[in-house]
Amino acid sequence: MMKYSEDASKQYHIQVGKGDVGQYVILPGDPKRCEKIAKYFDDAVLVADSREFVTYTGYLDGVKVSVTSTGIGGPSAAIAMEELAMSGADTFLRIGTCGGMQLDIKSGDVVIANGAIRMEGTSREYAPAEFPAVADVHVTYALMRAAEELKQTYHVGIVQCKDSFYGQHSPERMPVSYELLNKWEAWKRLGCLASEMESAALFVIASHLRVRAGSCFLVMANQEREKEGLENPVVHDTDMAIRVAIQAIRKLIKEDKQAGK
Ligand SMILES: O=P(O)(O)O[C@H]1O[C@H](CO)[C@@H](O)[C@H]1O
Ligand SMILES: O=c1cc[nH]c(=O)[nH]1
Repeated sequence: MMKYSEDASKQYHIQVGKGDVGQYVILPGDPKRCEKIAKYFDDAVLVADSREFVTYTGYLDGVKVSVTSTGIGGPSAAIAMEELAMSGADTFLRIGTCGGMQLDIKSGDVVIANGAIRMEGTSREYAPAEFPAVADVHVTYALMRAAEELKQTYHVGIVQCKDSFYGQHSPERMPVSYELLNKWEAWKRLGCLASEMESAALFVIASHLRVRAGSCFLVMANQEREKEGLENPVVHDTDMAIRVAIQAIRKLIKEDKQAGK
């Protein structure tokens, strides 16, 4: 493959090289979330700040770990995962925000994705539509146990990924409203928990690269609860979801050590 980076030792977009990141990487969408996440690391240093990709590296229980923001959507999340994997990372935990879809998914809850609906474009450039976007079982189970230990209300299930945030929130004003509204109804009937934008691409690419990926999210709000006139405050504080991911990494570090990985 051609090398596009001016500094050949660094990956083109994320400006990270081999040794700059740990095996375990947390992937928030928002670059501003990186500093908040890095505060949970020991000896965190800012490694790179390039486009939407901000990277800090530090330690958890003596093991090197990193956080890299992906920006919004599959295309930039795919770049982050590809370039991080080329830099030595093999375990990815996305921590994001999402919108609840079932009536029992409330603002402030945490959703853990065990799979994602591929209603986005990026994963289609990796795998045929029949291929599922599935989270790694070890990462998912670590996230579940972490949420339990932290006494955080959580739900495990399928999330829906799309490319248009406003197609989710104002489907009726889109020229393809007939498709968006009908599919949203189908996802709800199939028990889909929440909507976000990156996990489908990350899960499919993780399968392709033979790396592990899982996701957990703060539920910011729920448009279905809003429609029913139920309580639906908008919550922005991602700290508990961050803590779930940090605790899950500690578990994976311990288990990987025991397994001699
Ligand atoms: O809060 P983050 O991680 O960015 O995640 C969610 O928020 C963004 C949309 O507002 C999308 O990236 C979506 O997946
Ligand atoms: O409703 C929401 C909230 C966060 N992110 C999304 O993609 N949708």
